[in-house]
Amino acid sequence: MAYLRQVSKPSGRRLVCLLLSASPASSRSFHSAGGGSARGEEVGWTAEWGLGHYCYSRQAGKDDGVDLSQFPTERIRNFSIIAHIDHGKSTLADRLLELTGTIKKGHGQPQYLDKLQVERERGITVKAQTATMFYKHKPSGISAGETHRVNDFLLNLIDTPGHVDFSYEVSRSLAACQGALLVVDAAQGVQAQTVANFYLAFEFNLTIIPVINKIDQPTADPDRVKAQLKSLFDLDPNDALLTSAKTGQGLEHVLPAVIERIPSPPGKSASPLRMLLLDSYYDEYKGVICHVAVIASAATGQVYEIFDVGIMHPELTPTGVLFSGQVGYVVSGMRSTKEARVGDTLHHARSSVEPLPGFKPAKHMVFSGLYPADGSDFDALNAAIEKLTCNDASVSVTKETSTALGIGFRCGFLGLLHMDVFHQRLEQEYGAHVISTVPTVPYIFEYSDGSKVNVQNPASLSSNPGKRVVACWEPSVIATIIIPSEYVGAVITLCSERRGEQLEYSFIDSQRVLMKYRLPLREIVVDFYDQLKSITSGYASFDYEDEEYQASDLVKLDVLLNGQPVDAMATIVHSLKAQRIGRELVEKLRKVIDRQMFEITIQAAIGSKVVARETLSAMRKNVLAKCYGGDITRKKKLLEKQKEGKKRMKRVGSVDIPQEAFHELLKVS
Ligand SMILES: Nc1nc2c(ncn2[C@@H]2O[C@H](COP(=O)(O)OP(=O)(O)OP(=O)(O)O)[C@@H](O)[C@H]2O)c(=O)[nH]1
Repeated sequence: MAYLRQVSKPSGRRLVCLLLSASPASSRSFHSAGGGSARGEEVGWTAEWGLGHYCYSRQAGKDDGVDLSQFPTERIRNFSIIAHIDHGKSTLADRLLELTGTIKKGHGQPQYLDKLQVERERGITVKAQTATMFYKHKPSGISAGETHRVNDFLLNLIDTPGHVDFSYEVSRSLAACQGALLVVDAAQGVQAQTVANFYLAFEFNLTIIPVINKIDQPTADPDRVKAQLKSLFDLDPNDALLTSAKTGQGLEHVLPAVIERIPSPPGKSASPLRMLLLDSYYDEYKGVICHVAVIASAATGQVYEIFDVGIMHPELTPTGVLFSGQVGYVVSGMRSTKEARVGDTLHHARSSVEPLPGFKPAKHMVFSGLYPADGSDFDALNAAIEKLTCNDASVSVTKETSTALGIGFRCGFLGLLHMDVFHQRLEQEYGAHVISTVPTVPYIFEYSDGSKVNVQNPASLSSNPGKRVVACWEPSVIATIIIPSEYVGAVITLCSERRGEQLEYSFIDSQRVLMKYRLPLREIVVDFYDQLKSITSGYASFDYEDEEYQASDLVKLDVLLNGQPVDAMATIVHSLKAQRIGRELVEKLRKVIDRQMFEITIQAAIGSKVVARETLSAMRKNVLAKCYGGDITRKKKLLEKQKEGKKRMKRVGSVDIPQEAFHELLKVS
């Protein structure tokens, strides 16, 4: 059970309080220290208890200039923008924010909602972002005298990522919406993530408004796209809006369509308050900030600790209140980011509510070890990961120890791009320097003693002869590939090299083919998409969903440096590919490891059988160069030191391995 209590404003870096979650999984209680009503205290609660059905921190509207009380649910619309990567979601979001005056035209920062440095650098959206807009809607066909029919609407827009690795973000966003703008590039037409995102929105029962964007392009063919939308999704071609987010053409029809076609959010004033925790992040000064959707509310009690609620307009804008159906943020006294569990249900302390369905747990496709580049930075890395996972709930984190790298973490990601972005954010937002180990997909192994284990770290595979591996399974995916028909042959060859099984082959129009393949996840996770793009001159689009595990013939491939296995470099591969991968691994390592004062042998081995070997010769550093002949004692000392250096390195089996070496290993598949 959780409580809401009003307390004084936070000062300095103190963590601020929040409206708390109380899912069945969390039985932590947050009692009011003082108890009783907090009415009229420092932040001035004068709203009448029990009358509203909302979440508030202080008197609605008065302090903050934005009065949400004039927006009953009938005048609220919550919608997402979904699309294949690069079809123009963020640009369209910019234009809508400008059109409603939420941001200034020519604000000088394209893709306004792509706020992270990593998003700006890579030109992709990785985090869904919410913005609230106010819009005066004039129903079509009203006469000049009917001004009473012109109403202000509150529109919550959620811009979502397009890349398959971030579809978890998309599904969370859709849970807070009643409708979605399905944006399709007028020249490229329907692509793999258009299909995936359409079905996500369809599963959530959302009203889908097709938006054919980029109609300004010379190769735009909106009629072809309309036909695809009809044949693939049974969407009425007459419902499609034609826009150019670049020139502004057609944009005036978008918000009226949102208002007229998308239903208002449900919100029963008699029900107790329930808020779905959509997202959260850690603010240095305010502590944990949660993005929430108010589903229904009843101000029945006084014991939540809450400092501030508001909307993203487009930045944090305090409103003092959030009503049923609205999407906003809550600043509270959560002490730890772990308490802000995305998908949780937040509610008033004194009402007992059924938790909302929440979200499906994220399915981790790739695991990798993360270690501080400098072992002594473990605590700093720990703190950075904790804060970042507050904003990226889809990453799983457990502690692990590696003989090569010390104490670190085993993290689960939704894909390699997700893993990359997580690293980059750790470095850019928290200044953490990390070494990551070779990523692996999660396998299942059965041992001769009958036990079955889920292996997320190849190093953990038993080498005990009494516990032999008797069977193994690897995860597979169903991949959707859309390509112009002239590339079919090349794509079929690539998929069979990757152990794929064709499941479907159909034309989506006269020039484009949609193929479905069952593929082992291991085969697509590293460079499949790059290969696919390169053999189709960039025209292929690709998406996948996870499938069942398939029985497979897998072996553990160890990397040995000077005879010592480096646990952080072990990998699990298909037995037929083990030798080739082993050869590529050692070759790559030879190129990236610097020559050292002693010879280094680099080997790849399956059990005790070495399948590939390279030697990196010693760098014969002339330590005597500066001893101009004379001093024999000094000469001896230096030679001893060099020998000692060699011995020490060999003795501990320690070779300086640059971070780059781990990166290079990623590229071998
Ligand atoms: N010609 C033209 N270009 C557009 C239009 N809309 C967007 N673009 C361009 O298309 C590119 C991708 O646009 P974004 O808005 O970043 O696409 P997105 O769908 O948000 O991309 P992700 O978030 O990475 O999935 C950018 O270079 C935009 O300037 C349009 O209507 N016409």
